[in-house]
Amino acid sequence: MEEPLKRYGVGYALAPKKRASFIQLSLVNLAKERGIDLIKIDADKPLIDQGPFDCVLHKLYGDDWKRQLKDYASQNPHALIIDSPESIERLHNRISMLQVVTELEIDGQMASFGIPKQTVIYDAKMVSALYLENEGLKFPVIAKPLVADGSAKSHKMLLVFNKDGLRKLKPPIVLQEFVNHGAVIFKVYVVGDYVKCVKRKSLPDVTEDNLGRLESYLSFSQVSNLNTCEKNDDKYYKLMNLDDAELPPLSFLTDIARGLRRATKLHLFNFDVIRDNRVGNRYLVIDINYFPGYAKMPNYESVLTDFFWDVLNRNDKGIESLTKGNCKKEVRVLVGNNGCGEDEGALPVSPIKMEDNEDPILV
Ligand SMILES: O=P(O)(O)O[C@@H]1[C@@H](OP(=O)(O)O)[C@H](OP(=O)(O)O)[C@H](O)[C@H](OP(=O)(O)O)[C@H]1OP(=O)(O)O
Ligand SMILES: Nc1ncnc2c1ncn2[C@@H]1O[C@H](COP(=O)(O)OP(=O)(O)O)[C@@H](O)[C@H]1O
Ligand SMILES: [Mg+2]
Ligand SMILES: [Mg+2]
Repeated sequence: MEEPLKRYGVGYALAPKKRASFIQLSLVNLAKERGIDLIKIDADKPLIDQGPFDCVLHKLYGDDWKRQLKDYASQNPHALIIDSPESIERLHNRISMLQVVTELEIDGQMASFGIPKQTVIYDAKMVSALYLENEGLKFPVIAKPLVADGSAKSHKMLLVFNKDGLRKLKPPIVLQEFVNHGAVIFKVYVVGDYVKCVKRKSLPDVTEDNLGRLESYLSFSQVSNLNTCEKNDDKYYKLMNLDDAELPPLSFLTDIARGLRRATKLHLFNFDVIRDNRVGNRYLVIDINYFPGYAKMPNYESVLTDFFWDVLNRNDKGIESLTKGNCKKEVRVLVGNNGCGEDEGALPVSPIKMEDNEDPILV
């Protein structure tokens, strides 16, 4: 008699919008064929009363959810939690998010990488052109909310051209140098060991010439996120002049992705990269997002199904590279001298709460 195929249950706890984009029938069916059942977790009911799951996938926020995950993990020590809330939290602060990039040590690269110059301002009194100068920043700068918690306001940004534009800023904010990059951004999707880079439209370059003529600031939000239909259309690339932009070398991006995976202990994320126009072959990481819009990635169904299969089967064989219920065995982190060692993966992240109706960065 044929051995019955072992089945696995993967619970997913996602906001309705995320559920609609990620949990497509094509993914559910493909996973099912491989013995993996994707099961909705009802966020209105206690997690502990649901399942049991071999794996919990999640992108929800808040202390209550964190507590529920912790309780679930301690009562289900064999369940994989992808990913640990502490690791995800590092990405909720735009300083700790990019700090990890500066700590990566990657040997023998054909290109260099880093992050744009940036500073964080907590106090409105500190916002001045002089302060920027002292921090080594020149106009134009981008003001980003310090908090990157997935809310609409955490994506609301200002491109500030001169000191008049600074008056508009409301801390806590990150001020980051705007780097000309030919209006193309590279989005590098990471799913475990899998790495895929796609091109997207970004902000246009700012020249010295037009700097004097521009308004004092420009507000924008999620420039690279046009609607999906437009993106899937071949014409999109032509329309946006993306055709000509050369992708960064994949092996280079893969090394960065692997370094970030180890340092953050995350399995599901993407990072935004721009090519610095001022320097040949220099790339800057400007953003890292937890559990991004994978459905926009070509063949996302098979990439994600392979990933589930891999982690579930690795788990079965007892190789614990993921955060599991009670037992933690982590991969050694390759970092510089700035902390983030084997056990204390998370950098200090001070959660800053904003009221819902507040504008994040405009006075
Ligand atoms: O909604 P989507 O599919 O555009 O995905 C968003 C991502 O777009 P991308 O895959 O990078 O094109 C988006 O990335 P960007 O902000 O465009 O860099 C974020 O990851 C966003 O999540 P959050 O609001 O930061 O929690 C993602 O939003 P959620 O789907 O997680 O809410
Ligand atoms: N330092 C920078 N220089 C040039 N453009 C930038 C820089 N930082 C961000 N951008 C542009 O602003 C967009 C949004 O910034 P990002 O940090 O990715 O925020 P979000 O989390 O909302 O995606 C980027 O996709 C890119 O087009
Ligand atoms: Mg981004
Ligand atoms: Mg982001």
